[in-house]
Parts: sequence; structure tokens; C-alpha cells
Amino acid sequence: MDKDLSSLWSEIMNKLEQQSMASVSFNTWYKDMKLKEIDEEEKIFYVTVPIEFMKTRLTNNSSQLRLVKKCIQDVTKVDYTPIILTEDESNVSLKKESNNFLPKSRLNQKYIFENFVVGKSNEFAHAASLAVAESYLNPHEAHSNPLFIYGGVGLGKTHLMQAIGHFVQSQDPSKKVLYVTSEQFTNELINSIQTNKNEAFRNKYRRVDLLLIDDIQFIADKDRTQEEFFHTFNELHESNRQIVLTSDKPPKDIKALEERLISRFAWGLVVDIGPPDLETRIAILRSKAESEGFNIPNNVINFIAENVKSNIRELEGALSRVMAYSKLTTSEISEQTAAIVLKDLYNTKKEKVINTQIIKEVVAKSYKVNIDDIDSKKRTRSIAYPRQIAMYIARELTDLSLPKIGEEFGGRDHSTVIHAYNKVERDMEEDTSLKIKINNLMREIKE
Ligand SMILES: Nc1ncnc2c1ncn2[C@@H]1O[C@H](COP(=O)(O)OP(=O)(O)OP(=O)(O)O)[C@@H](O)[C@H]1O
Repeated sequence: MDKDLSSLWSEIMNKLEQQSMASVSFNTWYKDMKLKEIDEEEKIFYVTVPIEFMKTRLTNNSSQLRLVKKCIQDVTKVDYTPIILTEDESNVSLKKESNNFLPKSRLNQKYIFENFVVGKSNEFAHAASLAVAESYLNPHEAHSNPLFIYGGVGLGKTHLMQAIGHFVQSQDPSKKVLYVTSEQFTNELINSIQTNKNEAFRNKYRRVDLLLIDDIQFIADKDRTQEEFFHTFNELHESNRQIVLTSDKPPKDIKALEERLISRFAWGLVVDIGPPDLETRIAILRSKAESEGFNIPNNVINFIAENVKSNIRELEGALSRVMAYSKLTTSEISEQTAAIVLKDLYNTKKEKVINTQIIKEVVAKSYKVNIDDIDSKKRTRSIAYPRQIAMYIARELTDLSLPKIGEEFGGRDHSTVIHAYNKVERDMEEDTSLKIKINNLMREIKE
């Protein structure tokens, strides 16, 4: 890569790092991306990743791909489309082959009901989606319209929404199914206005049988898009065609969304998806590992599921990293290797339970006093001060209430604990060496 391209790419990567939701997601998904080539004619950024899993994840994840596109756009001020390839694929002539890499359908082939693991957090959303898909195909059955699925990042909203699309399409291929993100909807609308093709835009959206719009919350604040969507919605709804929407929050909580849209979104069925519990996380990991043809020991699956709790995308990311590591290093997958791979990304160390006994031991040893003296009634400074420090640390490092701390330090009153805490805090502000000493004690207690 010439120097200009390489500095351009580092600028884009810096942006990505700043804008990723968490350093975890940057390290997992974006860090290893490299710019291969820019096609100025087609306005394409060819980006490579080391392994197939990463390509599949990035290509199929609309919000991740959107973020890459946005960062490219922020830096270059040009509306390039990123295309993700594995390094092997990128070694063939890109221009000639490029069409093969463009997505043929807007539905991700993996987002089907069969691949969706049902647990407590998503069973209602799953049942509602399946019911909508089935009842929509049956002209005699009433179907909830629209179906509105909401929930936090990476919990399976897009997957369920597209599963409805696949189901309908596979049962009745004559049905026109359209999946778009609300951003694509907005961009197409803007383009159609600029090029005087508003009629074509309307025809496209108002002719579909099943309209799936992802992340509808992004149309809030955009008056023209809301207006256009309102008419599209009405037309489809009146002619009994199905609409499915997803969002990160329920309709009434989407700020700057017009009241008439809020009320329409709630006409049908509003369902939420929550974070998966441990059993569901384990089941999802098993199913993903199986589908990738990996045999992963149960203790490793449990280890990942216990440490990655935030969402399913992160869970998949963690699993992909572990699988990639074992593939690249041809090493066995064990709990130890999983811990090494995930160490920097997740706080995989088990939290130590801190109690007042440990605190007293460490403080007494450091101040060379007898541990029993800490609880005693003795008031000489050489004993009273370490006691106050121990109470300060107890308040900092445990969840115990003030009365409970008093009780554990020789049955003292809670006001004595507050006094000790305030005094030590003040002293630490004035005396840096004391502050360092107490911080070191706390570190020792936590280890
Ligand atoms: N219950 C599940 N079973 C199997 N895979 C799941 C499940 N839920 C989510 N996933 C997977 O987790 C990943 C993230 O899901 P998805 O993209 O649908 O989340 P989302 O809620 O739409 O996130 P965002 O709000 O960021 O768009 C996908 O790869 C999806 O296949």
C-alpha cells in the first residue's frame, strides 16, 4: 500500500476505535482489518480480514458495516461502500470478481428460525415472530400488524425479523419481501428526491408484501423521512400487507418521533428481547460451535458463557476469537487457552469476595498491631488509627452498610464509622504518602 493510503487507513482505524461501542468490539472485529484497494470508479473500499468468520460477521451485521462505512465517509468525505474479503479472496483480481462479492439478497442466509436459540429472554419475541410469519401466509387469520421488536444491542432483533422474511419467502416465493435499515430507507429517499425519482421510490416501497425495517429509531428527527414512511405504512397496512420494525426502545420512548407514528407502531404487537441468561448463552454457544464444525469442550463453553454476558454479538465474537486462535495456532481448545484469548477483552478473572476479616489481617500486619486490637476498645493512636484505616477500606471495598461495618469492628456505632471514613479521606488528601500506602493495602486485599 502506498504511504498515502496507509495513513488514510490508519486515520479511518483511529476513528473506528473511537467510535466502537467498546474496546472489546474494536479488538474483536475491526483491529485486524486492512485496506486492500480502493475502486474509485465504483466507489468501493476493499477491506480484508484474516479469517472467514470475521468476514461473515462483518458483512452480515448491518450496524457494524454501517460503522465502517461511516468512518470511511467521515475521513474521506466520499460515500464509499466497504466490501469485506478474506485475505485469500482478495488475492484474486478484485475488479473482475467484484460482483461476486456483492450481496445478492438483502437477507442474511443464517438468520432463519432454525438457527435461533429460544430462551426465557426471547421466547415471547420468537413466538410472536413465528406467529406473524405463519398467520400472514394464511389469508383467513388475523395477523398482528405491525410487529414491533425492541431490545438492546446485539440481542437478536435483526435475526428474528429476517427469519420472518425467510419463512414467508420460502413458503410463498411470489411474496415480495424487502429488508432495509431505516438508514437505507432514508438515503434512498434523499437520493430519489435529488434525482427526481420520488415516484420510483414510492412504487418500490408500496408494492412490497412484507416490509422489514431495521433500527426504525433512526428516522426520528428526520421530518421528511417520517412523512414518507407514514404514507408507506398506511398504504401497506390498509392493504393488509405485513410490516415488521425493530428498534432499541419501545415506540413511546423514541424521542422526536411523531405522535402519529408512535400510535401506529403500537397498533399491532410490541415485543421485547432481553439479555440472555446463562443457560441460553450456553445453548447459543453450543449451536454456533456446532454450525462451524468445532467441537468445543463443555468447560470452555461454560467459561465463555460465564464471562461474556452483555449480548449475543459479543458472545459470538468471543467464540470466534477462541476458534480462530485454535485454528491459527493449531492448538487444542481448553479453558486455559480461552482465558488467554479473552483476557484482554473481558474481565475473566473471578472477582474475589472481600470481607472485613481479610481487611483487618492486611491492615494489622502492615501497622504491626495485633489483629484482636483492631476490634478492641483500646484508643491509643497506634491502634485507633489502623482501625480507622481498616474501616475506611471496608467501606470502599465491600457492600456492607455503615451499621454492619460498625458491628464487625467490635460492635461500634455507625457514626464512628463515618467519622473514621471522613478522617482518613481527609488525611489522604493532605498526605500523599498515606494515600499511596492505603491504595497499596487495597490492592493487596483485592489480589
Ligand atoms: N437467540 C439467538 N440464537 C442464535 N443466535 C442469535 C440469537 N440472538 C442473536 N443471535 C445472533 O447474535 C448476533 C446479533 O444479533 P442481531 O444482529 O439480530 O442483533 P440486533 O438485536 O439486531 O442488534 P443491533 O441492535 O445491534 O442491530 C447475530 O449473529 C445473531 O444471529
